Amino acid sequence: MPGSEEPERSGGLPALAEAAAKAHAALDPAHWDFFAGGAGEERTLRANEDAFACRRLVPRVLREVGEPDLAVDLLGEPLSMPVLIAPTAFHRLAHPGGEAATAVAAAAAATVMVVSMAATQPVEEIAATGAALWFQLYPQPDREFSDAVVRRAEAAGCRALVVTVDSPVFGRRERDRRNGFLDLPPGLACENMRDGTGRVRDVVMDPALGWAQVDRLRAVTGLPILLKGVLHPADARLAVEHGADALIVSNHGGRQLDGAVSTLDALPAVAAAVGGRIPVLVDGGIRRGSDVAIALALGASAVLVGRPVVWGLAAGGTDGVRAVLEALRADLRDVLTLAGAPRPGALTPDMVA
Ligand SMILES: Cc1cc2nc3c(=O)[nH]c(=O)nc-3n(C[C@H](O)[C@H](O)[C@H](O)COP(=O)(O)O)c2cc1C
Ligand SMILES: O=C(O)C(=O)c1ccccc1
Repeated sequence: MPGSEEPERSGGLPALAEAAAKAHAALDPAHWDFFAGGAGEERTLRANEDAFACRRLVPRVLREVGEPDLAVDLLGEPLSMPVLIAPTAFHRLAHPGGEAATAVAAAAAATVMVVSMAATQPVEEIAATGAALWFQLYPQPDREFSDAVVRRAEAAGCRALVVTVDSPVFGRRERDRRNGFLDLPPGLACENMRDGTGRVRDVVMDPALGWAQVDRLRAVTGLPILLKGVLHPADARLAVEHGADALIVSNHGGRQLDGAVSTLDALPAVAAAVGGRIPVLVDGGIRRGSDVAIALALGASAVLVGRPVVWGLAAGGTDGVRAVLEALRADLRDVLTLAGAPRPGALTPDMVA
């Protein structure tokens, strides 16, 4: 029974709920399930959104906010707002425009798109849109091939490397198992996994991955390195010690370890462990401006959104992604105004109950 009746929990802001409903109607039910689903019984997937719904902002008053300025600088990147596009696989499965269509929307919104290693277009084509791109890497057990992918992304103009560290194996996606969804349909491929012979390699998860590989990557690339998928404060400390340039508190949108802590619940301890030495980002379940504001108040420098962007893409290509990003921006602007925060940096932990 692929594809649930309702686009479950993809709501939040009306524009996001609308995109999700359109995506649900447009997508093959098995593909909807691939994008929407999580691991196991999806406890962590649900926990991400629930954690935001359980927090309340404590606004400040009479702060002469005027029009808040949403812009932030992150790793040398000027962003028009503290909301980035999380790396998600297989954009051509959502829309024929694929990753390039998403990138055009990112450029229009003046934010960063993190390109998934499992993208269905060559990174050079995505970069040709002019968008500010970061590249997401699953370090491959074939280190030479893995390094070649990094160099290719760097040569294409990607400005940071996002190393995903929460995936020693692929999560158990029960919807995909039920639906028999295993691979991309003919005609679609992970275009950045082609080797010298033109053969497309599989994206392999590496259970032997360790800190030594993070150290190695430092020598492979001069790009800033972000570690994506940190939840434990001890790992946050190690990440700083190993020279990470930023962290992304993430549980992969509930697609890896079901039962893992929600990202919002993990954020304060990670932020405390990092102690301001490097930026901390967070993703998972962010669906409206107040979610963004709560994450920033509890220590994040910026957030990333995954599924809402995929719904926008499936619903309307570039315009659909733009609508999602602009709805988040407008909502965040209202929330900052009402909370008495002239800038993202003015949100502090005492403003969350
Ligand atoms: C369909 C889908 C594909 C994803 N593919 C990747 C990926 O290739 N690499 C990666 O690091 N994370 C991947 N993620 C995780 C996202 O980067 C992000 O952590 C997560 O989606 C954030 O949660 P949200 O969807 O609730 O916003 C994927 C998530 C989804 C939903
Ligand atoms: O990372 C993911 O969540 C994901 O769905 C994926 C799919 C194919 C290849 C790599 C990752």
